[in-house]
Amino acid sequence: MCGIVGIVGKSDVNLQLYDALTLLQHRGQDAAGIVTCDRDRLNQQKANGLVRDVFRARHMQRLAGNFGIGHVRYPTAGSSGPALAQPFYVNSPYGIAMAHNGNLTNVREVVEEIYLQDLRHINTDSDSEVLLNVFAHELHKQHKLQPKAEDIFTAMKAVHKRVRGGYACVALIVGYGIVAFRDPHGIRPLVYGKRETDKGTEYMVASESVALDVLGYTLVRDVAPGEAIYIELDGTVHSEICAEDTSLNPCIFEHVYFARPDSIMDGVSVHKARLRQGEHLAAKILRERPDHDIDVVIPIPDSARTAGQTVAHNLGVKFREGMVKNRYIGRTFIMPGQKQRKKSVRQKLNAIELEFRGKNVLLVDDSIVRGTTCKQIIQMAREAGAAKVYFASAAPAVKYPNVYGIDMPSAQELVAHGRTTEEICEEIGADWLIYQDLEDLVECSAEGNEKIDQFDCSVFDGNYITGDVDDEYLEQLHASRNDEAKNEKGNETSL
Ligand SMILES: O=P(O)(O)OC[C@H]1O[C@H](OP(=O)(O)OP(=O)(O)O)[C@H](O)[C@@H]1O
Ligand SMILES: NC(=O)CC[C@H](N)C(=O)O
Ligand SMILES: [Mg+2]
Repeated sequence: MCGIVGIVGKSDVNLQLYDALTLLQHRGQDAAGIVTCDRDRLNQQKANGLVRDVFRARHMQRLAGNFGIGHVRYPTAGSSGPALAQPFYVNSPYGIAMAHNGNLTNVREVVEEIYLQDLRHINTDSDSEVLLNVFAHELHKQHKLQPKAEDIFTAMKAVHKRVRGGYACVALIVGYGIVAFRDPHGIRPLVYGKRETDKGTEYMVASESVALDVLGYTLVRDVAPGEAIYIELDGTVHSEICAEDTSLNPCIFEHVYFARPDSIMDGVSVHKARLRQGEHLAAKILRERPDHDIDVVIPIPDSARTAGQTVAHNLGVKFREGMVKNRYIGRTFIMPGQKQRKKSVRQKLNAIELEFRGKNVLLVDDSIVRGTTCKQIIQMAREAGAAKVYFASAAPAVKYPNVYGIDMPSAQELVAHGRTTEEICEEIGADWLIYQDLEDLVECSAEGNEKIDQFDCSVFDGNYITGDVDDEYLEQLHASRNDEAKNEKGNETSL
């Protein structure tokens, strides 16, 4: 679930890109990168690490230019080494850099095709490098010294025919501008906005609207499924739907966990969706246990804070922030290895005994994926003296791998895979476990929003909207990306 940003500005955009990436940091903690264009020269800085560690003052000075793109990476393909940090770059045609959020599902075939038909070399095992090369090849085929919007859109149409999966991207074309595009199913999010300055209008494209908000841009709209938006350096904006059979199927896990609550995606306020998740969860709790003995609701920070509040309110019990989060530890779930994840849950969260001792506590989390967090938290709650520890998940049981840009490649690593709710409850050591129903979760995000055709709920129901994901694909994914396989890959690079 990487974060991407692109800006066509009226003066240097380096600082804006940096700020935007810090606002998107929650989408990827492994690597960060910025590419800017100053006349006909690209400037680049990318490396492993958080935004604040990757960019030093000397890099920022070097990143001159009125337009540029940036990326924060959470690896879902290939290793987590520095060679796979984004944006990626190809020199022909024109010089193109690209930042990608998502995952291609037919990357194997495309890599072969790129080599055999397009005579292009892919140097890493990143699907994003593949996507960039397909785009570059199709643009090259237009054979224009100066590409026009129609040439870019023709190339885009060919790209959508060749690749499958989830992808939201920004591409910078040296000397011309920025192209933003979204996959035909609209799985991954992408918005664009503008702001007025003394020198004229500036444009920003970003994974989440929070980046627009904070930097003073007004949200214009979401990029539509299959749409490409080309923003020229003079601020002219062109757009066209470049794919056939488009439909809007945004990933519902964005609303559960990934996105910041202050973002609006495809017209859905993430904050509102999470408040509703808490309401529906409370209703289910009251249906299943009308005479519950819950004394206090404690959310697991950060992501469950919003839903936790409405659970408590609708149950009519106290809401207490009884788990304190170390603000210097990042997100656990998006860390690459299980050892690292386990260690950081304990470093990240600590219980306030006062809120637990002798009480029946209901811990609320947004989701249970591998079970790393809840197992340790339940243990901590018991050590803090809780009488009973109940656990509620604002999302249904995560049972299936994700193939569109979330690193859940292996069903076997999911605590709910092949287990009943009772068995999961036993496995995580809770006294009672309750999950949100999928229809309720969908309702929380869909309410009042008619433009969404359907949500991508594949991690909950195993339905893969692109239609190309079968058992063989999932087996290959498991073999190449389970925790052990990733450990072996480590940080290797292809350079
Ligand atoms: O079952 P698991 O595999 O542990 O995954 C689920 C947990 O991971 C996430 O938290 P994370 O620490 O990543 O981020 P947060 O601070 O935004 O909640 C999520 O909010 C759950 O707490
Ligand atoms: N999470 C993502 O969006 C990852 C993008 C790309 N598949 C990578 O691994 O770099
Ligand atoms: Mg969490």
